Amino acid sequence: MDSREGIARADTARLVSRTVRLPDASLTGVLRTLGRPNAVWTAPDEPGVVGYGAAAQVTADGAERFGAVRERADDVLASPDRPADAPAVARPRFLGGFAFHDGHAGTGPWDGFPTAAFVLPHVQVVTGAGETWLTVNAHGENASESAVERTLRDVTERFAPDERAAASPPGVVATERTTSRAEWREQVRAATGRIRSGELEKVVLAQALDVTLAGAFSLPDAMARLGDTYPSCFRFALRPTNGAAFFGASPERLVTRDGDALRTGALAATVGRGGTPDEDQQLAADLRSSSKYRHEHEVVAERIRDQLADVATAVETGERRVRKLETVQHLFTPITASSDAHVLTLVEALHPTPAVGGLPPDAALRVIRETETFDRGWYAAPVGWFDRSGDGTFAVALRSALADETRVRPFAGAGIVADSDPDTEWDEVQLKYRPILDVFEDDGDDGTDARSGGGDA
Ligand SMILES: C=C(O[C@@H]1C=C(C(=O)O)C=C[C@H]1O)C(=O)O
Repeated sequence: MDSREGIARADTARLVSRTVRLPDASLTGVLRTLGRPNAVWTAPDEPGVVGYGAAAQVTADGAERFGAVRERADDVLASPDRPADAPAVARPRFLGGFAFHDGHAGTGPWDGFPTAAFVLPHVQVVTGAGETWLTVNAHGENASESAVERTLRDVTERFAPDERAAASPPGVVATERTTSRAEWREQVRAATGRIRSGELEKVVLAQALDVTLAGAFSLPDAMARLGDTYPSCFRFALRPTNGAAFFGASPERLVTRDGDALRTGALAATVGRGGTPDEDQQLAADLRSSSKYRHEHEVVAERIRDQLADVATAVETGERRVRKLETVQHLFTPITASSDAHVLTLVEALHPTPAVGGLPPDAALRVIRETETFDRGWYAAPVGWFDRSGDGTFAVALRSALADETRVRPFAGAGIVADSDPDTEWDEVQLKYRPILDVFEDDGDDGTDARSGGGDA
């Protein structure tokens, strides 16, 4: 794929955007009606956005990928031909994501996922708060108003929202680990040794599973189930090249910029959920009071404040609290600030936070590269959207997986500090696979040990 295609002609290319209101539909209703999308995004406090095809696509490589995406996207968005009274919620948006590492190869399971890839959808549907809007975008020398209006009419005509509930999960026939329990113990022991020797303070190590489904992967069903169980999470699905989908329900906001208001936060330190309310409270109390968890969390909050120093002002730290999700609870500290920087500049300043990398960052990235035996690809990296004014939201792509036909590869990791215990961290990782595995497993036993954390691969 040529990353500059359609963009090199920016001087003469124009962006034409037209919007109409559609009958109201849920995000799943839109997906069922219009078919397999290239991009889906929704957040607890934002409308859902679904994108089909590409009016423009930008890709970029290496450490400069954040600035390169911004520059190329700015060229596309520079002077849209768009009616002044079109609703703001339906404005053209680029959706996409980045690879975790600068030197991402985009091979093996990550074939079709460049180091950075964003799409300005040809057909963009936005839904939320009882309103559904269709925007059709076209970009290029030949972008024509009449072609855009024709597509607008075509999509409107075939838009009959299908609001059926999700089908029952396809079931799982086999699960294979990238990292056995014995290898994990070895990896965590080596990491804690390096931490104790002073080489670094914290590193987040991860693993992946190779899951074979009994039936075909359905993106609408997966998004519907994640929406039911994780309404407070950032739910996304990205298919940059029409092949595999990278999707998930992440609890972690990397950053939102809305006008000059910036929102981020530290989400780190994890325990499971209790089987009874008392047990659950006890686990939350341990999370709050343990010095190990507090240290693991505070290094993240402190580093995020440092990372913001050059790009934001009025940085304020809210009260630390426990964030409860279906299978885990985390320590969370909200952080707000003011900034007029483009959201991609903020993403560049913040990625990776020590919630997914470690401290110091360079040493942590080195340890990750030397230790992990699978390719992180886009896992734990920024995914989200931005618009012409540089507003946008990015999540950290956690509780996520690659899916293609009947194969799914979920990823999960855990923060390792000096006194981390390999078996406790193993159990934590198994709990973090649950959001994805629960989408596919039958209610009965699937034969994996992911919930209990017991057993070896
Ligand atoms: C690395 C993951 O989660 C991150 C690590 C956490 C931890 O170490 O406690 C908690 C939340 C996330 O910041 C993951 O979900 O894969």
